[in-house]
Amino acid sequence: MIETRQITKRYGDLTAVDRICFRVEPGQVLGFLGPNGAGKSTTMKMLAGFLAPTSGGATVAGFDVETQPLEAKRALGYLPEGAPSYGEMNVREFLEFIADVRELKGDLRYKRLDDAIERLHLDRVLEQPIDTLSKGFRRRVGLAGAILHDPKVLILDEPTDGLDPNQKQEVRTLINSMARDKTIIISTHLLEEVHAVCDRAIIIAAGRILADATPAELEARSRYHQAVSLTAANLQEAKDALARVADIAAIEVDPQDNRITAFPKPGRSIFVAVGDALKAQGVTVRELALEPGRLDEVFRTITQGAVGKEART
Ligand SMILES: Nc1ncnc2c1ncn2[C@@H]1O[C@H](COP(=O)(O)OP(=O)(O)OP(=O)(O)O)[C@@H](O)[C@H]1O
Repeated sequence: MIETRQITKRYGDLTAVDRICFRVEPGQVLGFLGPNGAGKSTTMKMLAGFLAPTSGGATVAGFDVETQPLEAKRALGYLPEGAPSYGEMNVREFLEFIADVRELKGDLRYKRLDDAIERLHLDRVLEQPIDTLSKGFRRRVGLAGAILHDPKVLILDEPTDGLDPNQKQEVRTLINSMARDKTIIISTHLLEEVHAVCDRAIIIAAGRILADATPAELEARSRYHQAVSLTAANLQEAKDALARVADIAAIEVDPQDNRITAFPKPGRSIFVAVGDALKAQGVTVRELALEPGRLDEVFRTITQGAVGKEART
């Protein structure tokens, strides 16, 4: 479990993290979302014990990160931003070094090393200096280091940054496979990642929590939630048919691809009525979809006011 209590970090007169409180239980993957400079990395560094909070605090697996740092760090795997340190080491040396730091010995040591190397597909690059690896491989080496001791808690700062689409998918599958018995926090700029791996998302901006909800709850805040989108052979015929549906509040047409989106009146459901109206008017429809809501639009709406505003005290 991870719990923060009013955790705060100030740099001079800039409040990078402002009294953040949350709790993540085992089995949960929490996505940390926010624009650049929101305070995501700073929060993660404080949880990982790399940075002391200015005020407030946190526990990791029940251990206070300031007063029980060794116990907290033992329970924790941390992937920092960017590349792993010790770039002059080759991958094998780096992982052996982490295994030493984690005091892994005997059969367990070999089992954990083999497991991390296999999960992150590092066998081809074991003898290569980390500095000479591609960004994607460096990220995977960092991840292998973070999971090596099979920690109960994982804090992963942009785990898929720099990976190609196939590698992103592999890392998301890895996170999902570890999620059952671990407490995991990931930060990301990628909203599709929230869908793919997170069962809860916290949106922060200017150091403050602006939303804490499941991806579905966030989508439900979108103005696209329960809207119906469609493309039709004849745009005007489709618009005429939709004009007959009483519960439609507004219709928008995307000039790029002529996709029509029909927005329901508050609390109304229009999917069946739209289908019936199009059929009754003999409109040839290519695609018809009920929109769950758009996370990117929700993210923009929630963070808009906060972006650019620095939290100065
Ligand atoms: N060592 C430091 N000294 C002064 N200010 C800092 C320091 N580290 C971070 N900051 C500032 O704190 C704020 C939060 O930074 P942080 O790196 O936590 O944001 P972030 O949400 O992780 O951003 P990104 O998505 O760009 O990684 C930013 O305004 C940043 O400039």
